[in-house]
Amino acid sequence: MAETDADTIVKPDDGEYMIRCENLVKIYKTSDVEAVALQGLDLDVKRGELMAIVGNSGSGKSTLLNMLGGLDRPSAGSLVIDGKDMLKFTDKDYMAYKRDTVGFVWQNNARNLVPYLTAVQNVELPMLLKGKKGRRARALELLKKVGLEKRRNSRLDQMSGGEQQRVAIAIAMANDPKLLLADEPTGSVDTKTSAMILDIFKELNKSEGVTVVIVTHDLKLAEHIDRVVAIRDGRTSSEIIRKRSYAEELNEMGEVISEGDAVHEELAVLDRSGRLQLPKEYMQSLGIKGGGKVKVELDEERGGIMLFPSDH
Ligand SMILES: Nc1ncnc2c1ncn2[C@@H]1O[C@H](COP(=O)(O)OP(=O)(O)OP(=O)(O)O)[C@@H](O)[C@H]1O
Repeated sequence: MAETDADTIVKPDDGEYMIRCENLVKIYKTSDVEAVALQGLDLDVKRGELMAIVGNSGSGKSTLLNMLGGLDRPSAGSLVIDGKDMLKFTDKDYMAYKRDTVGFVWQNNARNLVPYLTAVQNVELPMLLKGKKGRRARALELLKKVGLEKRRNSRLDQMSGGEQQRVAIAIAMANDPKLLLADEPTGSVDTKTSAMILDIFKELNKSEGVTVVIVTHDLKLAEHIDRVVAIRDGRTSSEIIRKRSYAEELNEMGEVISEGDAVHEELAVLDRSGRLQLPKEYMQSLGIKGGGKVKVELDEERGGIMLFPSDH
């Protein structure tokens, strides 16, 4: 299990970050088996950021999202969201957090939607439960932002899957969350709708200032997001950063835009104790195995570090 270093625990009152997650551990215990879903994961997300988390099936993405959404408790480590220490939360704190701070969009949006109500009634519902004023105006404003103003009086069961997903996003935003979490939000829609849904997240991020974390399998979608963090075996393994923002790229009229490697840079992630997780492909090509030893040399001339298999 990952050890906790008292010196590196993040302070709960940090205003710059929406999420500070350090050495986060989640262990699921069943009668005779223990599954370590997160094993010392580090992640910082600034306020107002929009980022994506990618990773293979079983890497721990949903587990992380459940911790961030207050749906499950971490086993150990540190998780501070909106300046609050989640490991110290009581059940009441969790309820208040889910009501006031976070909004959720699921792949299967049936969890959020009432099929026999209209779009506008669906968006009003969470505000009604919270006793918020100005519900109709806010619901219409959000339906406009998701491009469904004209469908406001349609019943949900008369709408397509993509339209229902857009209503689900408006519902998640109804009570003005500071953090919007989306679990495979484009998992069940076609490519065109998927691009439209991503644009909606970007628009809400910009106009409402909400911090957005999207978990996705969809690497095509991730290509259009400036910061993508990869999780492997319950740890942050690498980070893919755009060299230019996607908006800048779209603004460069007349230039042939190449997708993929030319605009992205993949970075390995150093945890706060200086530990480095090497990309799998590098390990394979050097013939190094986890648990083995490597030779590390400082290359002062080039200002870098060289790494060799130990028998080099
Ligand atoms: N409730 C649970 N009880 C026991 N083990 C669990 C539970 N939830 C998740 N796990 C285990 O934790 C690990 C991470 O699972 P998680 O669902 O977070 O992965 P994921 O990256 O979201 O996968 P997918 O993309 O398939 O949803 C897996 O090994 C999984 O079997």
